[in-house]
Amino acid sequence: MLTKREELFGGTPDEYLSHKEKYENSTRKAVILFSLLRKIQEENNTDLTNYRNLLSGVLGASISQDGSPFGLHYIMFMPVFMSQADEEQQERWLHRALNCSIIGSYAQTELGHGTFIRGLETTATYDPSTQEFVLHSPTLTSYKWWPGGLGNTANYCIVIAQLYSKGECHGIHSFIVQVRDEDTHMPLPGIKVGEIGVKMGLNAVNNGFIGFENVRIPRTNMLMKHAKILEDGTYVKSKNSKLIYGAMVFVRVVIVFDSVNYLAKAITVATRYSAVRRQSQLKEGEPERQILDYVTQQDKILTAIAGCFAMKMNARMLWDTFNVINDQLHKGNMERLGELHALACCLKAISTSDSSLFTARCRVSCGGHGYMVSSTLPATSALTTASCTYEGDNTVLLLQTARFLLKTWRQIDTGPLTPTVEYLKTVSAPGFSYKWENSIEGIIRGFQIVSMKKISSCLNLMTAKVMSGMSQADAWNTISIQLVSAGESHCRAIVISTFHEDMSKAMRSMSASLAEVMGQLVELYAVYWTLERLGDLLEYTSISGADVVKLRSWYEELLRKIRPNAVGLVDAFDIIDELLQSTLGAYDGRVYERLMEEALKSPLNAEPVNQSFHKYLKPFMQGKL
Ligand SMILES: CCCCCCCCC/C=C/C(=O)SCCNC(=O)CCNC(=O)[C@H](O)C(C)(C)COP(=O)(O)OP(=O)(O)OC[C@H]1O[C@@H](n2cnc3c(N)ncnc32)[C@H](O)[C@@H]1OP(=O)(O)O
Ligand SMILES: Cc1cc2nc3c(=O)[nH]c(=O)nc-3n(C[C@H](O)[C@H](O)[C@H](O)COP(=O)(O)OP(=O)(O)OC[C@H]3O[C@@H](n4cnc5c(N)ncnc54)[C@H](O)[C@@H]3O)c2cc1C
Repeated sequence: MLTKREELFGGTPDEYLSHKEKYENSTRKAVILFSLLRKIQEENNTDLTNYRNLLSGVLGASISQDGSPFGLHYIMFMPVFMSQADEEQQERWLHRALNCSIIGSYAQTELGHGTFIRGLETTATYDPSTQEFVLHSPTLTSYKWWPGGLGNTANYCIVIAQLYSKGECHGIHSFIVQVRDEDTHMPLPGIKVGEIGVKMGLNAVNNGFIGFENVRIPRTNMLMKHAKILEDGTYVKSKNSKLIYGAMVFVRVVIVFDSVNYLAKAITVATRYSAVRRQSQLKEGEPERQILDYVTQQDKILTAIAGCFAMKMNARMLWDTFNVINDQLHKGNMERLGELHALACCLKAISTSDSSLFTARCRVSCGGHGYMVSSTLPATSALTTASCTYEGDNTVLLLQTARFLLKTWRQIDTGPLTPTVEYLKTVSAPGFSYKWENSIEGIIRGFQIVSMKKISSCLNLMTAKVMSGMSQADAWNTISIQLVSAGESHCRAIVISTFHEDMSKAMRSMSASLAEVMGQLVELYAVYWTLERLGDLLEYTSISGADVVKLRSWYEELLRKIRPNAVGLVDAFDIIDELLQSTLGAYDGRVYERLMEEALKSPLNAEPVNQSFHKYLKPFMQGKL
């Protein structure tokens, strides 16, 4: 009798399964895992607050590096329901979703539109004579494309469609739609649903497509917590049309935590492997060195460790900010919605692009063995690059942050600013003077000044172009590279200052030796990004060449100091081998034995001579083909 653990983690490695077998195997494993999660839910009353903890359980324990066919049910279907459905609808469906007696997906993106959601083509036309909506996909490009779990798993999904009533279009709204019969799982009449095919990664997520041929759903299937359609077809506006976007903000907050989890996996593997792997002699006649002793290796890996701790603290700040503002939204106070959206956008963009960058570095830092699927690094790399796209393409999200920053800068003298942007007032106040200094505080100030000056310069450029006769939209597009850069600088200033402030608070309750190491990580993160963004700092601050020379030696000194604690730092992530799923990163360090064990699982090693020899090779080599 297999234990739960063996059931979950045993069997043929996914990499040797077909696309179809991989899906079936991941569904089998998901059912085991989510039955356990269902028990956790039954023990706690799951609302949005502890929902995120439950969700991080889902994400953190995503047992397959290829994701899970149930992921979207937890990541979007339920959160959207909790934020967009009214009491009666929650009464009707939420409990069934929470105990997984229905499995849902979230269908917003279409073949023809992902970013520009006001351009979505799926329609939901209200028919007052039957009090129903008619859902329709008018074109091929209007087919929903990408929704996770939709291919073969979900029997319900939330569909985002253009709402029409009394001949008028009211823009995009959310609808819950039953996709498959709850008993037979057959697609319901008028519904064409399927799976979109093999992707670069996340091939267990079961991303699907769906098209509607005049499918009728009851009026009460429109999620009506914010906007409503009355029985006679009267449209009742939401207090704020952007509340429908609320779920995307929540998921972006979750994704920041997620990007930390993925990066923690990659650096655990790369760090442990770099401690085991010996290669080359540093000095003639000496034994070969651990590759972690090479400063270039430390440059690749220790900065990733610092980045992981930095983003973890920023994920927590974002979650706390989300909770505060979400409470205000529930009380009808929309004042900080724009700030939350801008913060979630830039942190999602920077956390995922950093995670993707550092994961790719971890992959190459492990040489050939890092290219083995059994190392888990290729799959983690494929995962992190996907996160730069899903839940909003990073470029587009940084432009959203820039839009908010320019709006804030226009109003800089009209009153107090909200917390995440009040530094703009400080560093632009008359009489504010600043001389570069090689210290954490000096670096944070420097990044804040760079951000402020970029925002100010973008606004001046926009104004000048519009004054010269260019349209607002063309001016925006012309300087959009600088707008993205302003959004990134603003975010980096926030990440470094949050890391420094929150870690300083945490260090007060640490032992002196632990506090020392944590302080070194903060410094390493700050100095690394200072060296990475030297161009900006030379353009906008008084940093000098001499300062840069000192920064470089400060950086090398920090690498030397952190090196002895590198393995301890990643062990602190405490990722069990079954979740790490890596021949290079296993806790016991038996890298070579594990590489060989995994190789022997290849079906090509089941027999000494593969049948292709007799069918193809032999006749070929004998000149008979
Ligand atoms: C196990 C595996 C693990 C995997 C774990 C994760 C699995 C992931 C599953 C993936 C799911 C998905 O991808 S679901 C699909 C995700 N799709 C997206 O994120 C689409 C991205 N696109 C958008 O969000 C929008 O199109 C956007 C780019 C913001 C432009 O929208 P608009 O044109 O309506 O907005 P704009 O005209 O630019 O701005 C109008 C105003 O709206 C405001 N606004 C815009 N979006 C807002 C928002 N979300 N919240 C608040 N306010 C918002 C702006 O600040 C402006 O305010 P003012 O300045 O005051 O006017
Ligand atoms: C693994 C994965 C899972 C997903 N899961 C889901 C899901 O469950 N449900 C769902 O609804 N969707 C899902 N998506 C879809 C995802 O939300 C979209 O891919 C994403 O929003 C980007 O849209 P797009 O693919 O149309 O890219 P596009 O918007 O076409 O972007 C392509 C390029 O155009 C640029 N661009 C687009 N608009 C602008 C602009 N205004 N200014 C400047 N540049 C611009 C982008 O920067 C990018 O470089 C998933 C995607 C992936 C990869």
